[in-house]
Amino acid sequence: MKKKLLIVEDEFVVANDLRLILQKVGYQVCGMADSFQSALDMIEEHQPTLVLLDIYLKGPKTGIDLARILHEKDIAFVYLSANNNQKVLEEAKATQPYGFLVKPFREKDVLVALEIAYYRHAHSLEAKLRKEQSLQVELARIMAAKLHWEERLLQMAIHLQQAVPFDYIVLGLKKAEEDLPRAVSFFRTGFNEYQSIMLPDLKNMVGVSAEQFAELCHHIFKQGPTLHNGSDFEEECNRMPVKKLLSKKLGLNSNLYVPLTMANGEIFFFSFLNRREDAYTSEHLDLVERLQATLTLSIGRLLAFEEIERLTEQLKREKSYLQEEVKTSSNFEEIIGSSYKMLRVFDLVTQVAPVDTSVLLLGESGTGKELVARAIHNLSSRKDKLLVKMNCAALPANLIESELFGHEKGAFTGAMEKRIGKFELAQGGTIFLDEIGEIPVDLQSKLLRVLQEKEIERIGGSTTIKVDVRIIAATNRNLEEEVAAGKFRLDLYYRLNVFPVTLPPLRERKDDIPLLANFFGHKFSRKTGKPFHGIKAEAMDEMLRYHWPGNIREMENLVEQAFVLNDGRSPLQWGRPLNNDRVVPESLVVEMVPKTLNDVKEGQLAAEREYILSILKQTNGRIRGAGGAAELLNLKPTTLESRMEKLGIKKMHILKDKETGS
Ligand SMILES: Nc1ncnc2c1ncn2[C@@H]1O[C@H](COP(=O)(O)OP(=O)(O)OP(=O)(O)O)[C@@H](O)[C@H]1O
Repeated sequence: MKKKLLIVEDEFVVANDLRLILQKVGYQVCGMADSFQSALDMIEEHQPTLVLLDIYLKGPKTGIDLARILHEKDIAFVYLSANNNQKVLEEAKATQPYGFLVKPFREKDVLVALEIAYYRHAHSLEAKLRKEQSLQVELARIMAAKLHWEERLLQMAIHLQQAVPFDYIVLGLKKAEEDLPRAVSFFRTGFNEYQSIMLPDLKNMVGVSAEQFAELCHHIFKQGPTLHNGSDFEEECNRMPVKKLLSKKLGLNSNLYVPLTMANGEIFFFSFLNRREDAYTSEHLDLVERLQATLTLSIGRLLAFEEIERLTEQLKREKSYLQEEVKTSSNFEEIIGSSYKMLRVFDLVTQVAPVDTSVLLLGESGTGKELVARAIHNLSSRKDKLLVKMNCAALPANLIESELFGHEKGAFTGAMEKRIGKFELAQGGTIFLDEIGEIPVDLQSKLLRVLQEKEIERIGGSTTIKVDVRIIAATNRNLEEEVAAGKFRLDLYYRLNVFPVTLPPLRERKDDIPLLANFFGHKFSRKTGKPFHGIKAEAMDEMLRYHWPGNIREMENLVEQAFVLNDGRSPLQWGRPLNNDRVVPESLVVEMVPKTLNDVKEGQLAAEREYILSILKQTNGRIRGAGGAAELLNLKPTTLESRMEKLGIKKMHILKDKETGS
């Protein structure tokens, strides 16, 4: 195929002379232009492979102006000039021509210069291509390597430096549902030396709030690729004050931003910034865009692996959680009760279950709050996702926080591995915050924020995670009293108390006692295979007279003990009398009908303390196990312990009181 040439020369005689020389040896001359504009038009129309270019042309623009465009378009060009002005020659040289012919020239010189120009052009193209290919291979290798996200981005930046020079680079991934990108930035401090600046540090450095920073990101991510040099860059900064602050701080004067859209719609972006005012050209932009195919493929694969790892981790956690939960799982049919008070509870539960409202379950210990929480979850559209339980009384404050929100590796001493919290585990499902009244005050504000913003931050993490979780909270305390005593935040109380459901104590629904007792008898029989022959009439009467301070949990325990001791041929009877004298005084049984703040009973706490101390003395301070104080009081040991802490009861008290015989 003939090589296509364009001659750009304002003197017709010279141009025509050249045309004849070239055509004679077989070149195809696609045109002769005498001005910048006509040359541009012909280039557009004929796409020549080489241009012979005079410096001075008709019109205001010169051949040097045209050379800059040819350079960007990757078209080889050779200057033709009679000019020997040093300044002009310097300027021409800066455009990186493929040759120089000084007028008047001989035919032989023209042909040799063209041969050399073609050879150099082909060679430089090949070199460029090879460089680009090796960059692509390197980037793919980095993406496939087992590296931390930050290290991976640093390696990418180091390799990109050769192709797109920068003093500062921000690169990372932006997911649609997250405000802030998963990005890292690197500041060049020496040859192959970079200081990484994470997003939180960046916020500190430029002194802008997280919201302002998110706003800047939001603005930038709406843009397509952009290239700003010098005054253009300044103007851009004037439009974005945060960018201006950052650029001033680091002395930056030009910017190339390229977003690459992944197959799933996420955006992988590069923002190269340079101290030089004219660092970036459209060639850089094209190069980064050409990397798209390689990058989208390898980043897509990397993200898929990460997602698989995350899901595997989640599955592992769910599996062990579910294994634990199997023992306690239940559905609506297992809630026994036909008393009007329980029917009222069922009505409320059926009403609230399908809507996503937060529910606050109130009621004495052992009245079935957890069972009802499960029923609400099972009757809701979230039933196929997890119901995750968190007992807020069972752990110290610092552990509750990490249990709820999770932590990053190294977030605190002992945080050896990253761990997701219960809120994340319950994603799409329900979280049951049992004994919410025990949650420490400083954590209450964090919890409130999560309920309001519907997003969490892992301890030691820098990004927020959106959570879609329904909240069911429960307490056997009077939260209004806690609010009055300054132990529970009023705003959190209002947030949780959207739909309160109060579970009646067993003594207020005596009609349900025979039903429940027989239900438990059959349940243990099914579990063990041992026959159940009902309950002795006297035993049943005793149950009906009994005050049931520990409610249904107490009844379940009682029936279980009797069932174990039973010979399997006769009805059940109790091993010990159900003694109302030993019943917890009214003061310990927290009144669950919501009270006004004025109703707080002064002497209640003192009486409760007195009573717990007397039981502890009986058990020699032993809380757990058979015959321990928790069993006698029909409380969970953890609940009793936290109650003791609240009431200021320590082991020493118990022993001292015993020694003095008081
Ligand atoms: N209506 C009911 N029908 C059948 N079993 C019940 C009923 N209510 C409670 N139970 C059983 O009683 C025991 C205690 O119930 P649950 O743990 O739900 O009470 P709770 O109010 O959450 O107690 P706490 O406040 O101490 O956590 C559980 O084993 C539960 O299965």
